[in-house]
Amino acid sequence: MGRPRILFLDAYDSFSNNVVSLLTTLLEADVDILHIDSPLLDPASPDFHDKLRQELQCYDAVVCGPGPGSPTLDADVGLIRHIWDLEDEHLLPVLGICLGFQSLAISCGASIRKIPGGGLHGMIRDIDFRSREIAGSSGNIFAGVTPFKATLYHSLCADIGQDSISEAEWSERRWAGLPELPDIVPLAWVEEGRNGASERILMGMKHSSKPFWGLQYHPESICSQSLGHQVISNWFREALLWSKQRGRVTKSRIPDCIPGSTKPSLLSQVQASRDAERADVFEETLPDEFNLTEYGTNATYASKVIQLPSHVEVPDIVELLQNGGREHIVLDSASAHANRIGLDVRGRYSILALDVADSLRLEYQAGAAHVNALLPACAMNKGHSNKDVKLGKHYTVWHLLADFMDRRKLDMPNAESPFLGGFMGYITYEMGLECIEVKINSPRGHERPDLCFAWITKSIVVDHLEGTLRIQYLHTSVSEADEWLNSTADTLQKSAIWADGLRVNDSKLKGARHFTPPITPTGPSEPASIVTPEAGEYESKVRRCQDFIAAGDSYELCLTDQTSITRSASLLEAHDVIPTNSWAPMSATKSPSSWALYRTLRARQPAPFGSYLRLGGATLISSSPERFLEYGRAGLCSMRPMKGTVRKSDAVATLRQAEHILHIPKEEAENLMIVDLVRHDLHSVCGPGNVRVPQLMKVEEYAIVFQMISVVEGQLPASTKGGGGGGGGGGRYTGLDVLAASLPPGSMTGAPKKRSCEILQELEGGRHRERSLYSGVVGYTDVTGRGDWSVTIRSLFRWDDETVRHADGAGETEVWRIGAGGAVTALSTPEGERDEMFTKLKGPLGVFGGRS
Ligand SMILES: C=C(O[C@@H]1C=C(C(=O)O)C=C[C@H]1O)C(=O)O
Ligand SMILES: NC(=O)CC[C@H](N)C(=O)O
Repeated sequence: MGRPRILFLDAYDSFSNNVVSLLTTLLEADVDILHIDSPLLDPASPDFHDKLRQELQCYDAVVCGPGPGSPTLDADVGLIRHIWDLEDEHLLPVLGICLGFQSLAISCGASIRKIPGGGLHGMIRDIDFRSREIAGSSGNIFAGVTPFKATLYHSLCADIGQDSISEAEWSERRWAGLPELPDIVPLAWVEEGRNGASERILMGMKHSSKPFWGLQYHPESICSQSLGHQVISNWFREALLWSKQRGRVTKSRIPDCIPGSTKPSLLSQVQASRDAERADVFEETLPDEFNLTEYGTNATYASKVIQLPSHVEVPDIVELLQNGGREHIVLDSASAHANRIGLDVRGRYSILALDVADSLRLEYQAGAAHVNALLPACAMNKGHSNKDVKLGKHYTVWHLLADFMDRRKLDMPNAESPFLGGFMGYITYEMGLECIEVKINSPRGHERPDLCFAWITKSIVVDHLEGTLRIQYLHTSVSEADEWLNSTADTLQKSAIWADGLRVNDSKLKGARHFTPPITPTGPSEPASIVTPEAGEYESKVRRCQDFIAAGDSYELCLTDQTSITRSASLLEAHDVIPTNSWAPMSATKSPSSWALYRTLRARQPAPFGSYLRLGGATLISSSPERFLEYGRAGLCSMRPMKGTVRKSDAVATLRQAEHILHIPKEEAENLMIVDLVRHDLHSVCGPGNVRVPQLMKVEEYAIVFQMISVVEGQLPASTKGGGGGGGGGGRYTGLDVLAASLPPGSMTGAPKKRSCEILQELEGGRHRERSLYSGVVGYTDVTGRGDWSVTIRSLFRWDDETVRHADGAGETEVWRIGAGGAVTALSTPEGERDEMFTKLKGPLGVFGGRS
């Protein structure tokens, strides 16, 4: 017999890829995935039942997955409901998990209600079961299983009349079921003691006569003990036994329409669209456009390493090399310098893009049918050039990026530098929503890009660990490269700060003989008008989140809100972002420049993933502590979700104290839920069995808060199964596959991701209210296949299009925005969540002086 084949009915991203991974690895099965509302099997179509039976013949068993919502609602369970109605001759073994289990229970006559004491999400409990065979009844899938703990993710539960059983009778009768519901054989329970009452929650059942089983807990969670996997193995053994006894034979035809468990790689899809003779978009070049196919190809890498004096900081280098540039990308591991002793390995490198304003840029707005490729004037030796690259259903911006990168790939597996050259830029939260098919406002009402990448060929990498600085050029002319590398090194090494410790902008530059630290937070300038979230309103939104959670629609919601700061625009021109004297006291009419604000923020709140960007009409100032995704040249992907926050105070001043506060069920559950979500995201590309959690719930210290962090890793498979073929990339997976599959960052959404984002959109102000850069990501993807992205939090941003020139000569005003929030769960308190949001707001808001 070949590998068994299982059909997984996916009720939407409720850790479903983790379930699929477990089934695939444990049972050595091939698992196909079908969404519960797939148009491939539409209950409204006249031949639905025939088609369903026909497809099911190709499977050994079906697993009905977990999901948001209620099993009583057709829209929430979709296809699952029809499985229980199969006629006897078409029966096949089925396992329902969580929502799938609840749906089975309903089909057997149980009712569904909320768990009396409130939902249990990310809660780990001992499962109560009988490990011996049940006399007179076969199919106890818990038989022979060693006691184990499992994670729960549910607000609803099956009511089979358990509360009518007296305490005295409970220990025996809980296994008997109730005469009114003869189809239900209870197999497992959890007894939850809360508020002085004991709640009896059904955790496992089997159908008394059909090959249907169900589990309320989540066997696939990282915190469900593997001892419990025996239950799944037992189920499958029973399933195959049932089929054998019935003489049921699985048809060997491979179902043609139902997809397997791993997404094909972006590059294999590009190849497929080429094979289908779709015109190659790169070749659609009009005479007045530049040739995107050729641009930047055949480049060679050259670099020059110099020592970095210990007193020189990243902003000094920026100021030395970029004075007057219009656009900037600085990824600044500011905390590395602050923590010189026991260096912060999370942010070993800082990376500066040079000549950003002259670089090719790709801009894409979510929902648009094209990508705008922009080549600035001086790079073309003629007028600035623009090109719209058409997209289609099968050629999205992600395909274009993967294709573009593939044509410029450098095979340098042992390169020392983390970034040699490639795309750097930002992606908004709304772009992430597009990736998971959550509707966004259309038309958007603005022209801002949701993805803005600059193709960076000249850059600086600072290695804070080695104390070196690497000047790099992806060039097409050796002599030009040598000249540029040397002259850049000269600019740095002959500067006053290199030699004498004198900073470019040091007001004592003339005459002073000693080094003066430059980091003086900007004082209040012209009063800004600050609108912060209204505390009472935020608390009521927390309560509404909890209503959704209680109804089973979400397990955790990362609620956020925005503060706006309207102030007179910096008199310094937009491009003059690195002025001399940028931190010297401002005159009453001048606002500090964005660069001065950045320097203030990095001094107040140094972070491993800080950044300063001016790109595509946006200015971003970030002190992010959170890595979103890093991928290496050999395909190792690492995500670092952060969940669980406590503010530093006299009472919580040390790591030990913070650990004490954060290692409690509420905080651990918040973290666990996102770990399971991130595993799910990684599994979708890395495939079953290729994801692990090397670090779970570690508490780390930051400037203002302590945070609980987990690390989830996945290994990219070599290539799409059966893919490959011609073309440079073949079926190869790249970091872009994972990036596209993981946005928006799970730590900023809650779980399950899609439904949670829909709810949050509603609560945070509807489709027209955008999170924008906040909750998006910033980072790079380089020519050798490496990439690193941080989550845009603890940051402020503004868009040029919000700068208003006042007619009465009152100058210009600009609008800065700061997002802040936190995860709401069933255990949150509105006051606690409000405090957490204001704590996170405090750092970035403090740069405007006054309130902090
Ligand atoms: C929502 C924010 O932070 C996120 C939420 C966290 C939490 O709920 O504990 C922790 C880190 C971030 O992933 C924010 O900084 O605004
Ligand atoms: N994880 C799940 O499938 C949850 C099922 C259902 N939405 C509940 O909350 O009870």
